[in-house]
Amino acid sequence: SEPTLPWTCGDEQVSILETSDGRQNLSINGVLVKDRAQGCDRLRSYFGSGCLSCDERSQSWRGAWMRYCSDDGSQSSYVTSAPNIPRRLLKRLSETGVKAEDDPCGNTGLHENKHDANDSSEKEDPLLAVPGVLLLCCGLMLPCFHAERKEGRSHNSTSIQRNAVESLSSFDVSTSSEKIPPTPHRIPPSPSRFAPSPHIARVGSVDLSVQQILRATQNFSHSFKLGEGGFGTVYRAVLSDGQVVAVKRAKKDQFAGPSDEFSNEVELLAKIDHRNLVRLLGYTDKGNERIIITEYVPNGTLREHLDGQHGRTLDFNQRLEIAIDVAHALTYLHLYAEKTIIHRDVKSSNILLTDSYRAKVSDFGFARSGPSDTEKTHISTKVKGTAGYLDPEYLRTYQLTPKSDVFSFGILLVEIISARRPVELKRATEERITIRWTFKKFNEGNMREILDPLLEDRVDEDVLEKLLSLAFQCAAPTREDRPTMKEVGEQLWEIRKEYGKSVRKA
Ligand SMILES: Nc1ncnc2c1ncn2[C@@H]1O[C@H](COP(=O)(O)OP(=O)(O)OP(=O)(O)O)[C@@H](O)[C@H]1O
Repeated sequence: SEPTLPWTCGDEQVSILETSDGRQNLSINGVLVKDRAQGCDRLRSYFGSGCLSCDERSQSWRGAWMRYCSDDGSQSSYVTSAPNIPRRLLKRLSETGVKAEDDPCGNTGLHENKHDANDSSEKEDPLLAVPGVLLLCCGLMLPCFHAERKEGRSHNSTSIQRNAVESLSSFDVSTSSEKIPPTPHRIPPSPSRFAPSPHIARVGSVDLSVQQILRATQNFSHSFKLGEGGFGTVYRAVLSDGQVVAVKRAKKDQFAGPSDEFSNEVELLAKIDHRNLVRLLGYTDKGNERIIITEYVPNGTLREHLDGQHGRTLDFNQRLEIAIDVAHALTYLHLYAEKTIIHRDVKSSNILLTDSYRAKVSDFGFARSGPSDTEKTHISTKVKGTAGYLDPEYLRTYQLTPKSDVFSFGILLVEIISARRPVELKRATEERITIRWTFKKFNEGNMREILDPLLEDRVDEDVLEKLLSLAFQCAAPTREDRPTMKEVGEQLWEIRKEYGKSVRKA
């Protein structure tokens, strides 16, 4: 075999080898990956982590991806070194299982959002998941990426954002239509905890509540619209007693059955009560409507603030407090909720801010409960989340633990400090993966260059070093090396104290 396309992802040297009969093999650190499904999965994790992307630099991996992941033994005649896949080949792949629109670098397969209509299921065993999703793992990765809907920071970053997100945004390989019955890991709804807010009469009684909601949003009027996510559209509504709430109305294609994202979100939201988590006030799930009513958080998302969309830039202390709030919210989910809850989609657009710039974590569409068996450290489940924030170990092994949230938090922390998105494809090659760029700057002793240029505060070098070290620890490649969220919160608290002292001294 002639080695082709050698590439380095972290500590791993990756190559696609072509055998004399034209078949593709994946080699990692010189060792052949025997199981194609696993190999395909590994490739997917490289794309998911941003190591492989669809720019000209790793363009040829696009072809390698398509060939390797669609190779059933009969697809042996493709030329490995072709930098682009010719249309003819795409067509052939299409005929043999991997669709042309599944091309990881193409645009045609882009979904508006990550939540596939049929995506309501989760496998408990990665091995079970493998055969059925072999092609889905690889070919359907991109369709689950969704185009960003919000405007980015000022001039050029709008397109930066759009591009970054188009190629590496919400990543959800669980696109099959399979359903699984409720598992022991799932938290059953607890009716007593579903007691609606007194302000929303008879939650669950579709006629009344939908009518109320219709009135409160003036028939889901566009002028009440706050935003749109994968699940549906979010409206601001004023109830008859004056209470302001957020109404999340499911898209029609979210009607996928009992274990879909809707019930997932409701079951989890109903059980939690923490000031840094968006509170569920009520829901309705009948007829043609699925609606969640949550507390309204008035001051936009953290991402919007980092983009400068709300005027004044967040100062350093506010950023530290936001990070602490998120750490507290996640600590609560991991340790103090009735059962361990793993959020799985920690990212800046899921952090809502109050008028006093305190943070509330929202969007529990992907959240799920941790292992019920105390002996078990992880649950095995399909990969969900948003690329750029996704734990590489989870991507590789399907093993989900609270440490996956810790990883995402590390990425978020760098985002808070730098205001850069986790992936910024419009930047120079060495700056595209923000965590990698940050790490390099840190090691070169150029920490200040990492700081958001819009930040006006003088930040003490020691404080910045500690904060970045913490972010890197959180984003360590393996979960053993990451701190717990509780430890992260404690460290952040110390860092904030030190920052306060440094400001007073100056
Ligand atoms: N409780 C809330 N209070 C105020 N605004 C909210 C609230 N929930 C959501 N929003 C607004 O609605 C937008 C859409 O929220 P949603 O959670 O549905 O999607 P998202 O997190 O932006 O995207 P995705 O679902 O793809 O992760 C948010 O960006 C935010 O601006």
